[in-house]
Amino acid sequence: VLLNTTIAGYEFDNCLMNAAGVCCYDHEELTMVDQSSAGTFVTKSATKTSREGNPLPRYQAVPLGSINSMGLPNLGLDYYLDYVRQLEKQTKKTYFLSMTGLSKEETLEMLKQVELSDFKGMVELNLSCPNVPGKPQLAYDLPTTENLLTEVFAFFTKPLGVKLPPYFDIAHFDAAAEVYNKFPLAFVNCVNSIGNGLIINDETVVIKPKNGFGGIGGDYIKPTALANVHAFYQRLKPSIKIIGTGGVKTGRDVFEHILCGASMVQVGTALEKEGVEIFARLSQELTEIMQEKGYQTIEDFRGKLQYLA
Ligand SMILES: O=C(O)c1[nH]c(=O)[nH]c(=O)c1I
Repeated sequence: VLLNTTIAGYEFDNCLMNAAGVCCYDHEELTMVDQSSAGTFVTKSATKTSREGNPLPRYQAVPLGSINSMGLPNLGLDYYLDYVRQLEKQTKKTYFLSMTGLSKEETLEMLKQVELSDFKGMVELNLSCPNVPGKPQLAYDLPTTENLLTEVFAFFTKPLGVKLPPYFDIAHFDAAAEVYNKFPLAFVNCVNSIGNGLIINDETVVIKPKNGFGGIGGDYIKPTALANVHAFYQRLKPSIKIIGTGGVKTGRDVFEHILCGASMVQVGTALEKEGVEIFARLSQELTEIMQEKGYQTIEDFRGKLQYLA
């Protein structure tokens, strides 16, 4: 049984990796993922310059998942770009660089810098951060998203995918897929946290920013994540691969994301709780499921979700 996968012609020896924002803030965390069983890593979404992010407490784990309103704390694009370029000199691995500008100009400026660099990996353009006060989740505004992607692909030639928020309406799946199908995207990553949830302890919110409103991850969001993975798998041209993110904590969850069409599966909340050894456990559990079912590679069952007649 092999757990390798391919996206935009880039091979990964394992179809598991971290979700942006988790275990990817600095060299130390990125190295832990890089040296784990994960096939690769994605960096914390970067802005042009480093950011403190929102006031603490801004993350809270709970039995069924997590809530966060981090507010895009990161060490700035140069920190992540320099680190990944240095790693690329030592290994053949393809890494993901996540970024999101707080304006179209900032996003284009960062992508121009990446385009001019000798970065060999893939960009995950985050169109779905729910926690920057005053900034809506961009991918809920399809005209603005289409406009941005048009300007991006006017000059950007390296592999690039987008991190999407969850959509909840079939009409939105249709409209969003119509936009994304217009562009040479390497992938879409479904889904980011479900924005602006609220978790309460006794009579009080559990995080400080935004009166306790934050992105929800974990068990709460798996059905939504699987639906978004499958909806885009059904609608997008085959050249646009799907990365599945949301609610993964067992090999069975990984199996389901792939069954829905995912070519790569990211782990967020459960990685935050368990640490990077989760990648070996998930790989083992997925391997056992595949052996039981007689699947040799993930292509034997990717996207093969069965419907009821
Ligand atoms: O608050 C954050 O930093 C954050 N939190 C999320 O749950 N998703 C995101 O894309 C981001 I940029």
